Amino acid sequence: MNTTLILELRDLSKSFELHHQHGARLNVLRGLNLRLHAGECVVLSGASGAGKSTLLRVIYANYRPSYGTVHLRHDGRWIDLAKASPHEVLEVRRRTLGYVSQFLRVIPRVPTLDIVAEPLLQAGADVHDARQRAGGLLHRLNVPERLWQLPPGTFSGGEQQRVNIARGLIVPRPILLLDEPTASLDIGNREVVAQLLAEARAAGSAVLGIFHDEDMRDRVATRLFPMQALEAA
Ligand SMILES: Nc1ncnc2c1ncn2[C@@H]1O[C@H](COP(=O)(O)OP(=O)(O)OP(=O)(O)O)[C@@H](O)[C@H]1O
Repeated sequence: MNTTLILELRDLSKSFELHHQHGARLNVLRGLNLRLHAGECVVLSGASGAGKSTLLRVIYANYRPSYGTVHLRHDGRWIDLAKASPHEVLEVRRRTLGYVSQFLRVIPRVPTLDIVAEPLLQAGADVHDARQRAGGLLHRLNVPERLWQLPPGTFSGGEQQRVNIARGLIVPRPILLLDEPTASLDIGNREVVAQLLAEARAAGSAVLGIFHDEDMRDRVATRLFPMQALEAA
């Protein structure tokens, strides 16, 4: 395995202030350390409420950590996302850090093919190449071609999830965060996703994800990272 360090979390803590409970604080992450290398797939494990999704959101800079650092390698230099400006965060997301959640954020009236192609266009590809790659991914994920020109608002949960995965994987990024991207998929499509992740890893990406399905977890994980819920402060 490639041993290039690509993401390093040090002494990371996150608590939420509960405004409806007189400002009480809920500690979700405390003193967490994690190193992620190119080519590995680390799966977060632990009971519901252990803070797995919160951790991914802190790394993706949706939440600012209460303490600690989120260093990642971007364009050959190290950046601490905990301190990065909004502009730097957007740059990092565009080329270095991908995030696939369970749900597709549907953009009204935009056809599926363009929704999937959009991140590649933003990364500088031309329209023809971006649409071709989008079609290739949709095809592999068994989204029928008759749906490609329709907006995905009326698609089934599993179809929307496959569109979301195609959109999330179309730009080859060094770090991929996955929050249960396969929750509504059947076995055949889970296997396609497992293969796509293996290809991304072989090309040097590092994957950090949540997979509740044990078979999927065993299929994709190179290592588990166990997490435990903390008591409320
Ligand atoms: N924005 C927020 N404000 C307040 N509390 C939050 C917020 N986000 C998450 N929490 C709390 O943090 C704790 C951890 O939630 P999180 O979703 O990270 O857990 P999880 O391990 O991903 O759970 P699951 O496996 O059920 O998805 C929960 O108690 C949740 O209520």
